Order: sequence, then C-alpha cells, then structure tokens
Amino acid sequence: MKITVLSGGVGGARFTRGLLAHLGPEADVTVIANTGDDMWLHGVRVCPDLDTLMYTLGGGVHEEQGWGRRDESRRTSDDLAAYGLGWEWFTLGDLDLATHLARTELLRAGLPLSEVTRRLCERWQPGVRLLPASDDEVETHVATADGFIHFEEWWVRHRASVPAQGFVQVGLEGSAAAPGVLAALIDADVVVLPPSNPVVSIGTILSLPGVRDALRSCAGPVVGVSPIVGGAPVRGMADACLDAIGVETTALAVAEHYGLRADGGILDAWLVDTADADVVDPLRSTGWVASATDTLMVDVPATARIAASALELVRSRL
Ligand SMILES: O=c1nc2n(C[C@H](O)[C@H](O)[C@H](O)CO)c3cc(O)ccc3cc-2c(=O)[nH]1
Repeated sequence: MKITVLSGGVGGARFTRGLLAHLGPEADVTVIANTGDDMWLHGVRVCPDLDTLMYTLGGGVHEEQGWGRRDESRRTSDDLAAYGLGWEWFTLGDLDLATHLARTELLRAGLPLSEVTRRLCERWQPGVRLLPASDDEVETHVATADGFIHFEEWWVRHRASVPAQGFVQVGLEGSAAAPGVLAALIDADVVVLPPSNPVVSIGTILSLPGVRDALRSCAGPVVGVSPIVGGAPVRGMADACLDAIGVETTALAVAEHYGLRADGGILDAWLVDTADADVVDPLRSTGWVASATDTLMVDVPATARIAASALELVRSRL
C-alpha cells in the first residue's frame, strides 16, 4: 500500500514515526515535507522540517525537544554570538551544523534540494522517501504591525506572541513542487495529513502550484488527524496561526478549513480526539467519514495506534 504523508513540524515527524511502527518493514511511505520554514543563516541553508523528519525517523533527534540532534552541543553557536552575528535566540547545534554544511556544499555543487535530501538520507535511512515540497526557495514570512519577519523569527524569537496579520510565501510565484511530489499525491493508495500545523506546515505545502489539484485527483482516500484537541493545539502555536487567517481553533473548524473533497476540499475523513467526539456526528451528517480516538502521541506505540486508527477510518475506501 503506497502511503503519502504531508508533514511539517515535530507533530508530523512523530506521527510518521508511529505510522512506520504500525506498518512494519513492508512500509511504502513517501513524506512531502514543508520547506517554508527554510532559511539562510550564517551562510548555510537550514531546513527545519526536513531535518526534524530525517532526525526523528533516522534515530538522531533530541527526543524532548522534538527537533535538533540528541547529545548536541552549542559551542559554535555561542562563539558566533560573540561576533554579534546571527540569531542568538536560534540555536544551531554543532552536530546540526554538520547537516547544514553538508546540505550547503551539495546545493553549491548545483544539486537541487530534493537530490541533496536524498543524499543526506543515505546516512540517516529514515525508512521513507523524503521529498521537500519544493526545490525552490519559498519561505514563509509573517506580516506583523511592524512589517514582515521570517516565520522562524516569529515562531522562535517571539513564540508567536506578536500578532500575525497573515502569512506570505515569498517566492511562491514561479515556484514548482519538487520532482515526485505531485505523482506521490496522485498515485497514492492513501494520503495522510498528520496533526501538523494546518496553516504554516500543511497550508504552505498545499499552496504550491498543482499540489491541491493533485491531492484532489488522488484515487485513494485522504484522511487527516486533528492537530487541535479540546480547542487548543497539543503542541506549538497553531492557534496563533489559525487566528491570523480567521479560522476558529477547534477540530471542526480545521476540518472545514481543509474542506471535504466532495465539496471541493481536500479531505475525505477526519480523526479527532475523544475530547472532541461531539463533532463526529455533525461531520458524518455532512458527508465526512469521521471518528474519535485518543490522539495524544505520548510514545511510539500510542502513535502507532493513532496511525492505525486513521488508516482504519478509510479502509473501506482503499
Ligand atoms: O524553539 C526553537 N526551535 C528551534 N528549531 C525548531 C523549529 O523552529 C521548528 O521545529 C519548526 O520550524 C516548526 O515547524 C530548530 C530547528 C532546526 O532544524 C534547527 C535549529 C532550530 C533551533 C530552534 C531554536 O533555537 N528554538
């Protein structure tokens, strides 16, 4: 069974790890990673969501943080701060820096990000085909009252506390989905949207040319897992992102934001947490396949059960 996952952030990486645990060794999974958080810093290309997936699935992630490397140090980052360069609030760990140096070297040699990612994954063996959403630089910037700032500055420096008036994908014009991305959506037996940030992780992938249409044309079902539980994001600040685009922070509102495929949206099914079980009947009565289960990804076995529930939800359509 060919499964395609759209992913960004820590939640998407952790969900994908559980999905692989559920599927076992015969897993055939392609992950399309958000590249809107990417940026140039100290002259190296940093790709947070690609690296979070690569480290989490490759066994090198700092487990408590959910991003960056375990057994990390920050001697270089601290010394760079002594020069007054870079973002002292954004830590590039010493081991993490090796990834950025390797990626930058390969990019400078003329390889596209998708090929660079394939090369880096030869080391990490994530157990999935890991694709950047785009080989083009399409960075998410946040419109604030004081002007535009890179998403990472808003997210990390300000912890999304500065009101966002909206999000802009700089470079979207003329960009393209990376090789293999559209086919991975069209040809999938099932597409899964993990509980990633619907705006700046999933939304930024969907807005790339052709992605939404490819997803809607998939013959297999498209199932999503709500990132909102009981009116709040489980992790991160998706509520600040949803506020910025005028979407309520509820499991129902996010489902409606993605839209039912039969109504022109992108989803067929929606898995919510038991805390939001009251939205299951309303969804079903409007054509959704929906159910509720414990969706807290407390560990890999729990996450494997959530992934199994998501696939079970659409089994009749496989
Ligand atoms: O909260 C933080 N998140 C950091 N992150 C996480 C990152 O902001 C988020 O994981 C994603 O961008 C959110 O989707 C990093 C991710 C990287 O790949 C590399 C470096 C960092 C550094 C930080 C950091 O200093 N603080």
